[in-house]
Amino acid sequence: MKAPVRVTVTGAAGQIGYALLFRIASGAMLGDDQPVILQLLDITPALDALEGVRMELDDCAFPLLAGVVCTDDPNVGFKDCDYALLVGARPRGPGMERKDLLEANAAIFSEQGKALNAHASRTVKVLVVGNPANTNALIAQRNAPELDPRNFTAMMRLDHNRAKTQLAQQTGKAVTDVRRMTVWGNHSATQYPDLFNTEVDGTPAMELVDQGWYEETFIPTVQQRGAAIIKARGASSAASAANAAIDHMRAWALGTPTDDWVSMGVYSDGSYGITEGLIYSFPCRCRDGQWEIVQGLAISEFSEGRMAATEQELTEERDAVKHLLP
Ligand SMILES: NC(=O)c1ccc[n+]([C@@H]2O[C@H](COP(=O)([O-])OP(=O)(O)OC[C@H]3O[C@@H](n4cnc5c(N)ncnc54)[C@H](O)[C@@H]3O)[C@@H](O)[C@H]2O)c1
Ligand SMILES: O=C(O)C[C@H](O)C(=O)O
Repeated sequence: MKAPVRVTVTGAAGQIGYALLFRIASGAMLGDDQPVILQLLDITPALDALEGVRMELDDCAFPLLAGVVCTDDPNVGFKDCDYALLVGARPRGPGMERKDLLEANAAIFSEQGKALNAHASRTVKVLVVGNPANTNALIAQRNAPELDPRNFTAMMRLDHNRAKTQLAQQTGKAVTDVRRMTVWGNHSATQYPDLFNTEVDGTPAMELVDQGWYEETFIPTVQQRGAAIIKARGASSAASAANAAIDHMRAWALGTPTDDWVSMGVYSDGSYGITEGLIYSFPCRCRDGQWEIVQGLAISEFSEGRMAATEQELTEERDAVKHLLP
């Protein structure tokens, strides 16, 4: 049996937390042979609810669950953690854009960046889910100067999975037939789901769909899916977000298939001309616990404009929080 790893989840008493913790404890994230210690962080008024979640975790008798810590202190929550899922943050309501949450949520990520810097494992893998995820990941990363910037990622996997299903349904194929999907940029309405390098059952996706459907239906549906769920459910996506967090961490820790890639918000090294240092979503392959940006993809003029627009939005978000970026 492997030694247990420490997995910190913030906002653990919230909606996503409730859909996430049981799957992590069951082995869905890190594999059936990897015991985990859950370190659950929430704010003080949520500690009673969090205790209820701990009781339910106990009641599952998960063979892989080697311990549960509940706390409202980030210095305890991030102690020696190997994986950190930063979920705790306010969700948006109807009529809001995710960047409208910056003011309410940004301070959380500067405090947690500092706590990660001080207490986490030096190889910690951080996934930011709380919105606006990319810029919150940037804030956490910049407040953790002793950690490698590559340790900080933002969740684009929900957008990636949404795009795969929309394309599979349109082409009458299975989601498993869809390969090489890319969603570029920001987890926001400017994100750019790019089908020019995608294949369905080995055929280029753009040979199977027409440009009108691509531009007028596919792209806006994927970009606006979060808002559509808020409108329908009266609350933001939770189970699908938790599922995407599991998928993101599993791919990062255990690898991606050799003939495929995933979309991850990662520290830009200037690939594809994107400003260095932004947390921007790129197509990534993972191996041995490391991600690499897939290089050399053809970028059409159409794609270039869309990629630049979402980059511009991330630059503006970065500038709006510059007081939190040491
Ligand atoms: N990136 C994505 O694809 C994606 C998808 C869905 C939701 N989200 C975002 O995830 C976040 C959480 O969503 P939810 O539905 O679980 O919300 P929720 O309100 O149900 O839960 C949030 C939890 O975070 C806790 N919290 C608040 N401040 C905290 C802090 N400083 N430290 C620790 N915990 C704190 C709250 O007490 C609450 O328990 C929101 O910002 C939402 O917009 C992102
Ligand atoms: O849309 C939201 O605010 C929640 C989440 O980011 C989503 O994409 O479902």
